[in-house]
Amino acid sequence: MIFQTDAISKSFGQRLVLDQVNFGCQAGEIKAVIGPNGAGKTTLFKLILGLLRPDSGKVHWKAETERSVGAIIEKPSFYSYLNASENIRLFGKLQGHRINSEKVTEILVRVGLDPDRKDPVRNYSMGMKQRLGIAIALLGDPEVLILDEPFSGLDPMGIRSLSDLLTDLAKEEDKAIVISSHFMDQLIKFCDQVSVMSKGSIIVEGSSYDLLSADPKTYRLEGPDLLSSDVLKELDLQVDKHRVNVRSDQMLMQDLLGKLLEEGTVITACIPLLAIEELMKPEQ
Ligand SMILES: Nc1ncnc2c1ncn2[C@@H]1O[C@H](COP(=O)(O)OP(=O)(O)OP(=O)(O)O)[C@@H](O)[C@H]1O
Repeated sequence: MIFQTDAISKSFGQRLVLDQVNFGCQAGEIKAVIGPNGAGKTTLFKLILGLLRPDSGKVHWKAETERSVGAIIEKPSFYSYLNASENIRLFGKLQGHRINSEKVTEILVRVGLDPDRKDPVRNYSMGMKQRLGIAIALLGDPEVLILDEPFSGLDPMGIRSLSDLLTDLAKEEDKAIVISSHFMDQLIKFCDQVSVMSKGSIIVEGSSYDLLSADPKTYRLEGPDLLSSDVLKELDLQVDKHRVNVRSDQMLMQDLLGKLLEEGTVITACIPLLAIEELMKPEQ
């Protein structure tokens, strides 16, 4: 492991926000931390980065890598009135790196941004801002990248291309990458390991494959007009016009789909929801 937390806990006032969390990452690995709002993901990242001190427990770093970390916490920050190259140069200077023009171009191309674009970054799309944030986080060529919700605000194409970039950084440059998200489906396809957080604890951990093969208990049915279905009405479910969640112990899914077909209700999707997503209720 490049770093490993050993039973770290953190409270804010009376509120226990992290409860004895053990979490680490190794070189070349992409690790995801998923959980609802308030689960403690950002607090965990801040403790790993040394931005907060744990009340108990410790963060251990592999000696020679100590704090060789690039991070985006909460959202990427840069000077929105400067262009991307100017931001790279300025942050390079602030971090004490000598960054010449070739290096600026190399870094921007590495994260998929056009080095010739000269307008201020306030004009950039959300995905481009995330990429610029990653470019800045990569300036010191860190061994570890910690990215808090890098996919927030991105469309499916943006998510796909950013996950390809992160996969390249892990597999080609051997970086240890930790990312957080609220959504399982964004991460599970390309992360090596997933830790699910709830109320300050890691409640499930495993490879993406293990988590995907967990038995689905709930299915989400989608269709153009589910409210007019008598079959669904009889089941006493919370039906919305376009979607309804059905637990498989309420009715065998193939029987239900057969009945819906018989009464002429159009179903456009039947999506198994992972048991883990049921565990991820928002924090109170
Ligand atoms: N500085 C602080 N002072 C008081 N409470 C805090 C502080 N920072 C975080 N918290 C509380 O700790 C809990 C966990 O917050 P945290 O930001 O770590 O969650 P999260 O999983 O990252 O949530 P989100 O997905 O919304 O970003 C929340 O209840 C939050 O209000």
